[in-house]
Parts: sequence; structure tokens; C-alpha cells
Amino acid sequence: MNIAVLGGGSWGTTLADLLARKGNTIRLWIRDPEQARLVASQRVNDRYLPGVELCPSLRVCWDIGEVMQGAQCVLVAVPSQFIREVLSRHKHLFPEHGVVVCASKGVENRTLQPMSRVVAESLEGKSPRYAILSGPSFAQEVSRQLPTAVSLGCEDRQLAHTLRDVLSTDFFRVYTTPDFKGVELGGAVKNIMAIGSGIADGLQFGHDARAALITRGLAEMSRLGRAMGAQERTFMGLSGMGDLVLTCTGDLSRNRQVGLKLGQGQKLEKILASMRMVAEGVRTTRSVYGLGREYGIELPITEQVYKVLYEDKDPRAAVQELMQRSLKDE
Ligand SMILES: NC(=O)C1=CN([C@@H]2O[C@H](COP(=O)(O)OP(=O)(O)OC[C@H]3O[C@@H](n4cnc5c(N)ncnc54)[C@H](OP(=O)(O)O)[C@@H]3O)[C@@H](O)[C@H]2O)C=CC1
Ligand SMILES: O=C(CO)COP(=O)(O)O
Repeated sequence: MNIAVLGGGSWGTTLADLLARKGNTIRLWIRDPEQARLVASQRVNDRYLPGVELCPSLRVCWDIGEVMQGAQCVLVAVPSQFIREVLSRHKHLFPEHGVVVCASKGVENRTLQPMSRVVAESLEGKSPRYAILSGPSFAQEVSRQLPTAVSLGCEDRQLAHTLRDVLSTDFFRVYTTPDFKGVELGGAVKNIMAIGSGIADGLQFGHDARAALITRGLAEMSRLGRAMGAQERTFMGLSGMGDLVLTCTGDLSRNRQVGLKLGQGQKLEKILASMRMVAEGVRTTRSVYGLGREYGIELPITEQVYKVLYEDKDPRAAVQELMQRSLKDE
């Protein structure tokens, strides 16, 4: 398949490399011309995926027009808050009824829209057919060809199966589900929980606290998902529970790292200034906090993470408040 990958960070580079190794025709868009030239000539994305030698057939380019030419599928791995801007600006390059696979995890701040809506609205008039790729998958592990399993949410079963075949390899296993809403919401909300889990671990609150956070985080994710029209059982799968466990426990998670530092007493501004890579959960917390209010759903962990991130609440007081909520049935 002829595929354009938008987003030259760790995930876009990893997926482009994986697909190129399978013999697909892949072009990767890196927006910074200097960085694109460097990656194209050195065959390594030193800034975002150091140490991984890229497949010789993978074309790397800063000219998005060239990248999009003849693409039968566009895979989007741009940080979620910028997807609308990138897709709207380059809408003319997208074919009608084209296939868009979104691999980014988040909820837009301004509109509180999940990624499927952002893609559909940005490409309005082009009637894109879209799918959401999500699940427990650290770029650093996938790029080293370590065994990984993920979910692909797509309402069109035939397209889902085609994409599953295109994306799967011997080490990267793709499961399909029509519940794209559940898949994208799980991927977004788990980043908030990863920050929360990092906070608890940064405070050295132990294994019990982490397990409680993961489990109650799942309950919170499912509650919101139900209200938003997702299927509850999707949250028990790879894009829900799977990614929740990965990022709440795995130190490769950038969201968990933000939480760990907050728990150790560092300030958010300083933490973000020290990171080159995106920690989607920081912005997504703001959106999901807003969704909770819009849908009238209790999201206690999200609320406390929000207060730590945006109201400078003491992380210890945030955990205390969670523990002292009124007692209830599970
Ligand atoms: N890394 C991972 O393990 C996984 C990531 N994801 C998801 O993939 C998405 C991308 O994350 P990831 O690749 O890790 O991010 P990184 O932080 O590794 O890279 C971010 C990339 O986005 C580019 N970028 C930043 N701002 C813009 C913009 N306004 N327009 C276009 N491009 C921009 C950066 O370019 P520049 O250098 O020029 O700023 C850089 O190439 C996220 O939603 C993330 O949650 C999903 C699964 C796994
Ligand atoms: O989504 C991921 C793994 O599934 C990556 O997590 P972080 O963005 O927290 O690094």
C-alpha cells in the first residue's frame, strides 16, 4: 500500500519504519526541513527515536505535498492538539473518501472533541473513512520489534480487516473492533491515569495505591465512555485496560514521568520545559475534566489530576481528598 505518515516524532517514525519494512511504499512527513534532511541522510531520527536505524526504503520529507502524493492511506501521528490545524491546512491534498488512520491519543482542548471528530471535521467535504489505532505500545519497544498487541477501531468492518492486514507483523498484532469511540477514549484517558499513577509513585505511596488507581481509573474511563456512546467492554481490552496498565506502570511512559516528578515536588512548568517529547495527558486532563462537567459524570481522579496540574494543588492533598470521598459500592 502507498501510505503517507504525518508526524515525525517517535510514534510516526516507528510506524513508518514498521510499514516500510513490510514492503509498503511509505513517506514520512517531518515538518522541520532541517530535521527532515538530517533524518533522511543519517537514516536515524536522533531527536525522537535515537539508536533505531530506519528501513532503507522509507522516504523522509518535509514537503507534505510530496508525502501525500498518491497516498491510499494517511496515518496521522501528530500530537492531538495540532491535528485539526495540520489536516485543515492541507485538506486540498486529501482525496475524497480517503482512508485516515489516527494513531494520536488525546481530546482537543478547544472543542472537547475526540480524534475521530477532529479528523472528520477538519476534512469536512472529503468524507474521509477513518480508523483509530491505539493500545499498549511504546515506540521504543515497537521499533525494536518487541512483541506488541494493539486495537484498531473502525466502523467499516471490511476496511478494518484491510488495515489490520496492512499494519500487522510477526511482532505487531492488531485486533479490530467497530467501537472506535471506546478505542480513542481509552487511549486519551489512560494518559491522565498515568500522570496520577506517577504522582502516587513519586510520593512513594506504594503498590496498593497504584493498583487502586489503575482499577478506579478504569471505572472512571468506562463511566465517561458509556455516557459518550462507547461500549463498556472495549475498556476491558488493549486500548483500555491494556494501555492503562502499560502507562501506569511502565517508566517509558512520558505521562507517568510527568506524574513522578510532580509527586517528587517539581513544578509542572519546569517539568514541561525539560521535556522535548509530548505528554498528551497534560492537555487531555483539561479536556476530560470539561467532558465530565458537560456530561454530568463524576471523574474524581481526573478532577484531582486537573487540580494538581492547573491549580497548583499539593499532590499529597489531592490523594488525601480521593481517599476521603464518601464511601460507596464498587
Ligand atoms: N511515542 C509513543 O510511544 C506513542 C505515542 N502515541 C501518540 O502519538 C502521538 C504523537 O506522539 P509522539 O510521536 O510520541 O510525539 P513526540 O513528542 O515523539 O514527537 C512529536 C512530533 O510532533 C511534531 N509536532 C509538534 N508540533 C507540531 C505541529 N504543530 N504540527 C505538526 N507536527 C508537530 C514534532 O515536530 P518538531 O520536532 O518539529 O516539534 C515531532 O515530530 C501522540 O498523540 C501520542 O500520544 C501513541 C502510541 C505510542
Ligand atoms: O501511549 C503510549 C503507549 O501506549 C505512550 O505513552 P506516553 O505518551 O505516556 O509515553
